[in-house]
Amino acid sequence: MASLCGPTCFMIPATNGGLLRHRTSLTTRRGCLSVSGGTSFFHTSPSSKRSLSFTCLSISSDSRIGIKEAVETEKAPAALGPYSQANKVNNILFVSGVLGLVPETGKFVSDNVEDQTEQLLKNMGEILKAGGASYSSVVKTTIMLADLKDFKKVNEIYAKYFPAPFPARSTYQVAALPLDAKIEIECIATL
Ligand SMILES: CC(=[NH2+])C(=O)[O-]
Repeated sequence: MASLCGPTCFMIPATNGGLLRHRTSLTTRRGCLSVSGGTSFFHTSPSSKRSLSFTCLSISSDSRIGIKEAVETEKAPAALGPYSQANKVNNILFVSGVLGLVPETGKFVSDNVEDQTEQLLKNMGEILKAGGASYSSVVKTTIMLADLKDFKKVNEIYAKYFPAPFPARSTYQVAALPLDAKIEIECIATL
């Protein structure tokens, strides 16, 4: 474990201080604080003038990376591998690629790209909600399609979920997707 020094101060809302006490582990790495079981807390820079009541961990760091907090919800499909459904870092939520799996069964809603798109966007909505964000706070998405011929069908469904101004977006046809999915979408939202 690297030594920590410097000016960054990590703050936890007083109301969440009790949550932290129940955590099983609290580890620090150079420029990064990891708390297992992750629930809402955040840090602020020394220049912040917030006047709310906080519990201050007074962790100093020589890095500006900040705290990384994993978001987890049972209302969206569990991660299929070594990744988090989403990670909060500072005021940004990074949502992993989401598939059209039904959370309760872990199976695709159907083989149909329209159904998978609807399901994955609902799943994404749950992850965004769990992370304190929403469709309207998404600033960037990446769509990965098994077949770019599905572009039009996907656009029609996608447009129902994201209000204008739409997120920036990139769309690709890829060689293959996990579990042979028809579509996967990842996103970045502001908090
Ligand atoms: C599905 C997914 N996000 C992954 O990385 O396997």
